[in-house]
Amino acid sequence: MHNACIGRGTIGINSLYLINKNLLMKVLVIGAGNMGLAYAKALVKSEFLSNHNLMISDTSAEKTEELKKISRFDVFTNLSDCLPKADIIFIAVKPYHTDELFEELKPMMSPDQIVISIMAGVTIQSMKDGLGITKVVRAMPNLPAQVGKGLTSFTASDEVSRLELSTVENLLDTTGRSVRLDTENDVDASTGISGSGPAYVFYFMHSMMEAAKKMGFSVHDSKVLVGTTFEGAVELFNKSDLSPEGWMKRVASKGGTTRAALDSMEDNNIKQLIEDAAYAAFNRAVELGKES
Ligand SMILES: NC(=O)C1=CN([C@@H]2O[C@H](COP(=O)(O)OP(=O)(O)OC[C@H]3O[C@@H](n4cnc5c(N)ncnc54)[C@H](O)[C@@H]3O)[C@@H](O)[C@H]2O)C=CC1
Ligand SMILES: O=C(O)[C@@H]1CCC=N1
Repeated sequence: MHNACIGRGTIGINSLYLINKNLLMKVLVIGAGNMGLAYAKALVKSEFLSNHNLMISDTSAEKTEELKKISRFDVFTNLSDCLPKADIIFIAVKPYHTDELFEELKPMMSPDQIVISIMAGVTIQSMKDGLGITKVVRAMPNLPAQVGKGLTSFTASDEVSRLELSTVENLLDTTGRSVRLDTENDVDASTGISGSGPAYVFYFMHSMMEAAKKMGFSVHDSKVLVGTTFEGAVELFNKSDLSPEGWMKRVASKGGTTRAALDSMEDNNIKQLIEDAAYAAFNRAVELGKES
């Protein structure tokens, strides 16, 4: 059983103290890729950081030059120019870049700094050892963070105080919702559901678009048919307490077209195959942790 505490991305009265405090702190995002940039953009848009309290760093000169032209935050190529100024550091590079990154960071880290890693599988202990610090948050976001509809699960080392955790939660909630979990194993499990999950949805969408094209629809029309169907179904699901099975029953008439499709899925064991896929991602996250 996974215990979770879900943040809704709203600001309560008790958060006012945190907002004022947050305005004074500096955040550094390392890695300006899909996820790092999603966080950086959400953070500058939020009321939690004032201008120029958000720094971003990437080893790709091409990326940093591009970012300098468009961004409202401070862009760096050298970590030595920004790391010492940061209170909170998001690490958003690929897990296989950790060794070289940690080697560079370790001599510059200070014990007060809080690291939030969004890297799949990289354990809290390996970050404590690799960076020589104790305040570590291990988070697993997902790609809809780019449009403010992300889900970030997270857990933290014991050395992160309750107040610091609230600050972290507020920062994570700028990209959508967050779920605080008890253990790193829970974070690995959530990787198999929400972290990697958007790709499973895209897989399903792709398959439906391929079927639509085979039936003679143009690419444009296939996209509209599939995209609108997903959007509508998700809205129905989110706006009621009805289970997915309940909704399936509302679509399927006895002896009708939907029943034919659902029977075909059952005969082909699609449910089991999706469960296997989610477990494959979960197990891979655990495996990455052993490698880290
Ligand atoms: N893409 C996704 O849907 C999700 C990704 N993640 C995690 O987020 C992390 C980043 O993934 P993406 O954003 O998709 O990767 P990405 O490849 O788009 O971005 C990584 C960025 O890090 C930069 N980088 C590499 N080494 C660096 C260093 N030493 N210093 C500064 N920058 C450096 C690269 O130039 C690149 O711009 C991964 O660890 C992944 O496990 C987590 C949840 C979802
Ligand atoms: O595929 C990956 O490893 C990352 C983690 C979750 C989504 N993307």
